[in-house]
Amino acid sequence: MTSNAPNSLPQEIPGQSPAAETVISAQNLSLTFETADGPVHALKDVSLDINKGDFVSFIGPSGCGKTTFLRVMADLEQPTGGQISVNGVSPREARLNRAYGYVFQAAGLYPWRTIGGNIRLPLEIMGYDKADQAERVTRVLEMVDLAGFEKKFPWQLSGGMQQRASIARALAFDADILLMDEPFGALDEIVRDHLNEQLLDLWAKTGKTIGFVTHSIPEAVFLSTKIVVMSPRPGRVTDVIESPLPKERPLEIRDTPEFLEVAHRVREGLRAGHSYD
Ligand SMILES: Nc1ncnc2c1ncn2[C@@H]1O[C@H](COP(=O)(O)OP(=O)(O)OP(=O)(O)O)[C@@H](O)[C@H]1O
Repeated sequence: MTSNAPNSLPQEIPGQSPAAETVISAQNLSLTFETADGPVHALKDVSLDINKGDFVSFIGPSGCGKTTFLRVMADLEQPTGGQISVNGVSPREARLNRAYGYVFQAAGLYPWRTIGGNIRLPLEIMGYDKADQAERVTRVLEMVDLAGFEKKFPWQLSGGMQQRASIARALAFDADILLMDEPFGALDEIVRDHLNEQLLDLWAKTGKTIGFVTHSIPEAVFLSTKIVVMSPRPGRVTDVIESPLPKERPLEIRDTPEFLEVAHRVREGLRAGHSYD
């Protein structure tokens, strides 16, 4: 993280928030997969702006294009229509600029490598020198509360710890954008609560922009500044909810009327887009 000197910060006009910097901008984005059974419209006319420092959750039923959208942002899939920019350039250029870290559904750690070895792997590929690699591994393990686990193997860690190690791996090259595809879906609720709190803490400390896929309404509402509700066939955005909740969020916030109101709106959005077939 680089920090600006206080006098170089943008001047705030009283009563107005400073102009938000758009990090990801999609306009009429579409992606149709040609399959043996005919075309699958995974995304259709999706328009969305994500600002610097936003925590954006994507929620919607299976097949509504959440993963596809994240993969397009990360240059892992190519759109068939519309435009998308990341940091003002194409997803490909942004990837080459190391703009994002990606956390997959399963932790995806190599079992024959230690936790440190797993985190080091992308750094080795990117050509960081050995001393820099070691410093980064130590730093990101501390960030996810896994200091001291560098020499363990993935199978020696719980599922939650493995998922934290995979987040550490995505953090290791200081990408400003973190794209997370349902990282906590396979974990039990208590572990998930704990990881949600830790993720919010990490987000507050680093100021990263986060795109997060989930199936859980409470998780989406607890974590996000913006909730994107999606619906399938074709995959599209049906609602974008700007959260009125404060940035500081203890778990107990989930019992407040404000929280329940946002959760209600998400639920209504999901219901409206659901076909029950
Ligand atoms: N490589 C592919 N080839 C063909 N169809 C695909 C491909 N990838 C995704 N799809 C289809 O595109 C649609 C959107 O899939 P996607 O994985 O983005 O949905 P999702 O909302 O992330 O679902 P889930 O919640 O189950 O992960 C689905 O109908 C899926 O079958």
